[in-house]
Amino acid sequence: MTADLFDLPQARPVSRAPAPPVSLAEGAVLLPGLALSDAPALLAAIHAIALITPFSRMETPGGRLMSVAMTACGEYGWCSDRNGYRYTTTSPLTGEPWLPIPDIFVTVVRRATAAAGYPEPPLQSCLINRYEPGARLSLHQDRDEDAPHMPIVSISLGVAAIFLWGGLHRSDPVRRLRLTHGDVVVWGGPSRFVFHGIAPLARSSHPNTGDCRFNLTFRQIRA
Ligand SMILES: O=C(O)CCC(=O)C(=O)O
Ligand SMILES: [Fe+2]
Repeated sequence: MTADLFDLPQARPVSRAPAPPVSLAEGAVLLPGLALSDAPALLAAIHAIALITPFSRMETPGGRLMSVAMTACGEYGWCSDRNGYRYTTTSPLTGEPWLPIPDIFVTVVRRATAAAGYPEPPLQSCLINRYEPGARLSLHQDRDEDAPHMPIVSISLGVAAIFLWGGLHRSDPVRRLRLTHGDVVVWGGPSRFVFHGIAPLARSSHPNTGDCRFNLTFRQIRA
């Protein structure tokens, strides 16, 4: 059973010693705990968005139901159905434009982009992923965007997950990195099209999210 965010105790900041950045490859860095102090506000904003633009499990072009539930905010939201993957300016569920990206998201994305050494934050689209136990994202490249010069910023919240970090070819060796509450990964430049994914989420519990993991990914869609 997945607890609703409503049922959980008010999220409180969790203290953890800041850890130094971990370089993953040229242009890619893990920033441990960079979003930790803002995690309660990020989760509250996710909850507020989901009340208006609910999470849904979308169909792949091949007709399978994705295990990850998604919603979005920003100018563009990512969608998948029988016709393929694409970005839309309205939610297919509500027919309404996606909600604007909340200020607290913008603050954290700016901090992350600067810490990773990129001049500009990607802020046209925020995909919001919700993983329940067993949910996964198989190895893929993010290539539905028309702004290859802009990095991707990814924020992890709640239950820890194993991030699969490969190379530019699907057959390249894959590293397994543990992403915990408040961790941020930025990848761009020569790493923009690195294959990555999330291993099936282990059954576990986090004080602020129950048995779920949330992930925010920020992207520029049009050059
Ligand atoms: O959940 C994550 O950490 C990765 C998400 C991702 O790769 C994607 O949404 O394209
Ligand atoms: Fe991705």
